[in-house]
Amino acid sequence: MSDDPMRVAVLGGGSFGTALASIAADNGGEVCQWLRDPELAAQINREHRNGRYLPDYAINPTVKASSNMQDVLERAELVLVAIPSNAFRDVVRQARPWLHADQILVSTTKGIQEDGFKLMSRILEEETGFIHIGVISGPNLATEIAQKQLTATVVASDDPLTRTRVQKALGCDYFRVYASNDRYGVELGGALKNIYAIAAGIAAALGMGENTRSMLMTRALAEMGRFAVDQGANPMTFLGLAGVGDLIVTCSSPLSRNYRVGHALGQGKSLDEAVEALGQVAEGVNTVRLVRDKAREDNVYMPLAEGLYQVLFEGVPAREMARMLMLGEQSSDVEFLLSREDVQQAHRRVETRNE
Ligand SMILES: NC(=O)C1=CN([C@@H]2O[C@H](COP(=O)(O)OP(=O)(O)OC[C@H]3O[C@@H](n4cnc5c(N)ncnc54)[C@H](OP(=O)(O)O)[C@@H]3O)[C@@H](O)[C@H]2O)C=CC1
Ligand SMILES: O=C(CO)COP(=O)(O)O
Repeated sequence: MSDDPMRVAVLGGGSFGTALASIAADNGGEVCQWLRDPELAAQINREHRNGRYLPDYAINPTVKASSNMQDVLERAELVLVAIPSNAFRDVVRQARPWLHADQILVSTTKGIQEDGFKLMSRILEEETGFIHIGVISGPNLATEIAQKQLTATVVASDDPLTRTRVQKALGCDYFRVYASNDRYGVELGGALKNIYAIAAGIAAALGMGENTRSMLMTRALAEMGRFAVDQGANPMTFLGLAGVGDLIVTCSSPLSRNYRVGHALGQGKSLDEAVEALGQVAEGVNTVRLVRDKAREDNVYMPLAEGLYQVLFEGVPAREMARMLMLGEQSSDVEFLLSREDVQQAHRRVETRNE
């Protein structure tokens, strides 16, 4: 591999796209960032600052922003797609004329497409048919990355070249990139944790404490594992940065947009008001709906996702939902050791004996 600077394109001018563009440039890459708003692109080039999404942080001055996709993509070796899931396919289609099979295409987006319940790297595959496809996911609050706080992420792909090139392009003294070959599991972890971050934000706004947050995160992990198994994914991946790592940060930090939506709901705002006030993407709002429907369809036990769905979309008060969840059927701690069915059977046996 040559030591020439890697040519990196970033599609998306939001907070994460901007943070990633700056990392790649700090790392010596030749970075072009595409955003649809020419005025914001001009501001990035002029002031080295993204006034809309990361107003308080300096961007590496060598990042070139443009609203011309051809200019950004034509020479790129690595393309990072940081576009919310509801616009992801459209933007990849716009980009398609300037994408070529030698490029490495990586999704950074933690969401699900409603039609077919597809994750974003699948869309990259469907739209291009290329083989160098991967995802990055992990505990990666864009604002903290912009502050150069020490951070780690995961690049996941079954293609070793994709993993190595991304590790080389982004790994630096404040951003460490771990490799995984479980693309689906890493991507699924990133999408699912947003659901529980909304719930954690609600709990915090209702004055619930650290025991509650810890219970919520741990039971969320159990629920995520159950869903992963149903989808044919390996739940072991959730023990890594893209599972438990991202769950911890997103359920704990007011810098998370999903957490903030939850917090606003807990303070009594309507869902529309909470999303409107945020002004940025909170993927979990859509993800909870899709995952809850899928769980029902496949008969997967996901009481937290079901409960949050009812709070968000059916007007059930959050405190009442929390009470119902606490009084729900008896269950097991680690289901890989003791199944829920075993716990319930034992209860039934005791009840029959007492009758
Ligand atoms: N922010 C974070 O901390 C992290 C985010 N992520 C993931 O990254 C993804 C992108 O997030 P992020 O950068 O934070 O998002 P933001 O909400 O900050 O920004 C979204 C960006 O996408 C652009 N966009 C939206 N719709 C379209 C469209 N139809 N055509 C072209 N551009 C469009 C917006 O442009 P415009 O301004 O013109 O509307 C904006 O540049 C999300 O799925 C998120 O889950 C992952 C890890 C961390
Ligand atoms: O995924 C993230 C942190 O890893 C960002 O979370 P939000 O989208 O909730 O801000």
